[in-house]
Amino acid sequence: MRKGVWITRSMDYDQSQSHMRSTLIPFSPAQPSKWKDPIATESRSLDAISGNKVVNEVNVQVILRCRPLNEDEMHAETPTVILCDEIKGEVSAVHQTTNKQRTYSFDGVFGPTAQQKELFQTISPIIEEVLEGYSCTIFAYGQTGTGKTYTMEGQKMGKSWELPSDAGIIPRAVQQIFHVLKSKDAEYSMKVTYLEIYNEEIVDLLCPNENLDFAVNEAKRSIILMEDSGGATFLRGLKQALIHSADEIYELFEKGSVKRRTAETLLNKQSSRSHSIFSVTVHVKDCTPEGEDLTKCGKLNLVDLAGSENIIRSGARELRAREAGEINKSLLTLGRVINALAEHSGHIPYRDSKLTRLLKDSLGGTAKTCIIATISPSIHCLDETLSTLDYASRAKTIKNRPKVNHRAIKSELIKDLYAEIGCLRKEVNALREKNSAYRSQDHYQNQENQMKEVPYHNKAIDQGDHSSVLLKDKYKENAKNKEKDALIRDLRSSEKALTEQILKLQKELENAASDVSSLSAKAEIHDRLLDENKTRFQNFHVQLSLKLEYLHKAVAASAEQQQQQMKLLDVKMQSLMSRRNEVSEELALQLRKIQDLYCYHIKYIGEIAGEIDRNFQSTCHKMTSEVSRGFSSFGDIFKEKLWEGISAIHELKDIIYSQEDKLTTFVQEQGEVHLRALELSKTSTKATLTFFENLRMHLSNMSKIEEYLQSAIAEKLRELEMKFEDFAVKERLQLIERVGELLESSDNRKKNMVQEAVKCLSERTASRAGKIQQEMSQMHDLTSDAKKEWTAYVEKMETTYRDNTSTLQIDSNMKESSRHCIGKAELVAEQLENISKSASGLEDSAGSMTSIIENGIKANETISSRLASAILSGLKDANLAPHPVSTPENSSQAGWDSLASVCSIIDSSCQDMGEMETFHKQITRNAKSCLLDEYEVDVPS
Ligand SMILES: Nc1ncnc2c1ncn2[C@@H]1O[C@H](COP(=O)(O)OP(=O)(O)OP(=O)(O)O)[C@@H](O)[C@H]1O
Repeated sequence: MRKGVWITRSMDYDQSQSHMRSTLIPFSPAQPSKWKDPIATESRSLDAISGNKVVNEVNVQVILRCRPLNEDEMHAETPTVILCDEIKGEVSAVHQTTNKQRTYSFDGVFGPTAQQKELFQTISPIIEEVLEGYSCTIFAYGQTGTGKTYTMEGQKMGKSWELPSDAGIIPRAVQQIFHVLKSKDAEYSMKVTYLEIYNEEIVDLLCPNENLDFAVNEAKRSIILMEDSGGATFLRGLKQALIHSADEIYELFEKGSVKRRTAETLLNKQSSRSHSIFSVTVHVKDCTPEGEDLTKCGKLNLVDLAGSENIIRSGARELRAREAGEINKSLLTLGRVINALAEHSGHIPYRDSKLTRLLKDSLGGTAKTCIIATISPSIHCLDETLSTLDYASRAKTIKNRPKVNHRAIKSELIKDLYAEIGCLRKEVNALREKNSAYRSQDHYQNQENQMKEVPYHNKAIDQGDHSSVLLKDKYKENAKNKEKDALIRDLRSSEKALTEQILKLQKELENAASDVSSLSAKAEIHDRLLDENKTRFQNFHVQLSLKLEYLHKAVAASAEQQQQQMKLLDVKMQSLMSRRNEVSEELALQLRKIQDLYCYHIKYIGEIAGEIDRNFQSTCHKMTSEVSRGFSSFGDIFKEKLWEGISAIHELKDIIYSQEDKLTTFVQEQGEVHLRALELSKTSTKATLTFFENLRMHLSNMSKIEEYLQSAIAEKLRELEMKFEDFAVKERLQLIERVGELLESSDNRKKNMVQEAVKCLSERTASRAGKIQQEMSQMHDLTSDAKKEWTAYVEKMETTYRDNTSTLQIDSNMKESSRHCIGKAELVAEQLENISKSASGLEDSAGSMTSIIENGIKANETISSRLASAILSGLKDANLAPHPVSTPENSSQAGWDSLASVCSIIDSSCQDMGEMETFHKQITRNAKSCLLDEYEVDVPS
């Protein structure tokens, strides 16, 4: 640190102290350096002595600012698409056509109404960090006209250097720095630099603009960017102004800005295409807790970047090819550096542009960085706004490792400075004695002293005792002469050695000069070749850019087309799905109708089945009652007649017995009585015949009734069968296929059961009827036998009687015949009893027939209940068991699922397309820079 650079609050500001230095200016103070620059030396020694305090990683701070609509936009009633939520720190961009909203969050959000002061309050902690010894950088990034310069510089200051209300970050930061230094009563030194990067040329904005032909000479005076082996960046030729007050900075900044604008006019530049970096370096004196002096070295870089819109596109049209290639190289490289840092990629392309080389430490380095992204709320800027928001979001993820720079112990610093002063003195002496022999400083001083002593001795000779003095003088003279001789000898020998040394050095110098000249000739050739190569490469690069742009356009157009087609497909899918839903609903309605109809028919079938059942039961009851009535009436008549016959037979027996008794008495009365007896027997015979006739008639009636019953039952059963068959056929036709099958099987089962029951019933009825017939025919046979026998007996009795009457000796015969007749009558009575038993057997048959019919009814009831349960299950099937796939709801769900899958396919395609586009952009960028990577040769460091 140079003496006199330090100023204190009590020191008066001396304008003469504000001088410029134009040596090597280190731009990344944290980097170790081999250059013999005092600042660089300071950096190196401080790192070694005190050690830099490394703190944890911190993210780059990103603040978003949205400007208000300008007058033209307001006049044109331009729609706005940006919503700022300052409290949440969120910004939303609304896409007008799709109405989709994309939201981004940042460390700070400032809407159109936000004031410069409010923004600065968020930034001010960073400014304080500068005074703590950190390197801090504030970037303004955004599309042209979104307020970068407004945010960084703000309203111009007046002559009094008072801060206006619209003052930007730069003047406010300067004011704050001085305010803090003043409040701490600190000892400090401050330097500022102000440069511009345009077309990858660095221009010093603090360099006095004395040359009128500025445009012509500017290129010659451009600053050279260098790097040492440790990666530290230096700027050769950049002026560094020592500053003592805020006003000085305002003045310098104003001059620099004027120069920038003048250069814009002279060189036809556009401010939106150049980057400006205003740097303030402050060394603040401090002391350690142990009481040792320290120096903190903080640096604040305030960067106003070029407009972020795609300058290559406009540049290629408007500017010369070289400019088109170079114009935005720094900005593009900055984007690539941010991307590489955000993606933690191995290689960070800092070296690809001057801007990124200068700000290397601010992105992923040891500085504290804040990016202010500026956007416009206008719908017309939406694309650029989204690109800025994406860029800013990516930048948020960059991590820096800030560390305090240049904390130094004063004694060490002074030691360094003394060493440096010693070197400089030697250099000065060497320069002074460029054309003579080199004398060391001590030797020079001795000689000077001796030269001073000579006049003093001359005086003493004049004034002293002549003789003694003479002797003394002679002695002294001799001694001196001896000394002088020795000295001269020494001098001569050293002169000789020096001359030899000088000759040697001259020779070496000559050799070095010839080496230098040959080297510079080579360097010139090399530079020329480099320039040629650079021009060729730039031409090629421009052509490549144009072709890539054309390719990019084609890809973008194709992607656009694809997206439109996707959208169309999406719309079509939606309409298809809505139509499908309608159809599904219709189908569901129809299915419900069919279900209702089916239920109705099933119910109807149930009702018919119930009716049949009831009909069958009533028929069976009727039949049973009819059969039992028929049987009982038949039994009654039969019994009646039988009893009549039996009583008649008994009567006959009694009569015969009485005849027999009376016969003896009648024997005497042969004439009159036998006629009466004959007459009586004729009557009884007639009655018996009539009885038998009646009995036969009743039997035939019974047989008819039985036949009728049988045919009626058969008829009813046939009817039932036919009805059932008809019903089953109808039912089969009406039921849907699946239920039809079920019912058909049920139907078959039922039919088989009914047929079996009917068959069994018929068989039993037939067998019973056969038995009845058999009994009847037996009875018939018996009665006819009895009739025959009776007739024969009567005839025989008649003849016997005639014989008896004709002869008087017929008594014994008659008695015998009477006994025989009684025996026969008993036999007949016996047979009639048998018949009666058969009749009761017939009743039993009727009972068993009734039980068969009841069994039939029961079987029918079982069948009916099964039919009812089948109907119920059919109804259940119809209502409760929908087909898992065929229901409209399921189909609809399946349809939605398939729609969702199609939509997801569309989305993924869109995403793929987006990715493809990004990938293509990446390729474009890579292609544009790859050759630069390969071939660009830096200015030698
Ligand atoms: N937040 C704001 N409030 C009021 N006016 C603003 C704001 N931001 C920008 N403006 C106005 O918008 C105009 C353009 O701003 P400015 O020149 O700062 O934009 P820029 O991004 O620096 O453009 P370029 O990239 O061309 O340098 C100026 O007139 C400025 O006053």
